[in-house]
Amino acid sequence: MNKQKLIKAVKMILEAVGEDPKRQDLLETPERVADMYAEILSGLSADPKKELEVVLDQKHEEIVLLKDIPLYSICEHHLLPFIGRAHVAYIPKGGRVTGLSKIARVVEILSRRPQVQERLTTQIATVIMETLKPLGVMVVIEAEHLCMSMRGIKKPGITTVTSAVRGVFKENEKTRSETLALMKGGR
Ligand SMILES: Nc1nc2c(ncn2[C@@H]2O[C@H](COP(=O)(O)OP(=O)(O)OP(=O)(O)O)[C@@H](O)[C@H]2O)c(=O)[nH]1
Ligand SMILES: [Zn+2]
Repeated sequence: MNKQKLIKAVKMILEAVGEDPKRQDLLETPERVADMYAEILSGLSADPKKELEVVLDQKHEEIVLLKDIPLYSICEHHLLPFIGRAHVAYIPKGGRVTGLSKIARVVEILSRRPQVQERLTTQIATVIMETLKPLGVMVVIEAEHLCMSMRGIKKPGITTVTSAVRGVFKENEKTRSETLALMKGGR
């Protein structure tokens, strides 16, 4: 990421809104904001497929579900956060089971990019399908968009739910509803 360009851009925003970037308490703000963008958009320079190269070779051809993965992403329309939880289920095939943390890392990398919730949901499913080649994948994301809470329509508390369903989860209604029940369970 081009830190100097980010610093310049933040100074310009401060000037444009009528602030003085030379004001004592604002002196370090452009650099802080530049570092913040580098951190919250760090997924732009990472490859989520690499995370799934770790395969544990476990003979498990049943549901593996990570639920309530905390999610912070950036809406690409307003560059404001959308915040929520991701639930990711897959059914391994041929012993291709990945480390649990690797699924959360895929969510992390793809969410730390300018996103829309639908695309983020689809991308998580696609990366897992293409790399692990499981029997199926199901991804559900529930999130609140600050662009709808703190500006614009100003309706806090709306949860947007998106899903992406692949393979056996799409073909088999029983597997899909069992997984949905597991995703909702315990809350
Ligand atoms: N489908 C989808 N829409 C999103 C997402 N994040 C933000 N949006 C919407 O993107 C739209 C952008 O609409 P525009 O009319 O171009 O922008 P705007 O005038 O700022 O819209 P308002 O938010 O309605 O004030 C808005 O309706 C947002 O709610 C997302 O993840 N998925
Ligand atoms: Zn937005």
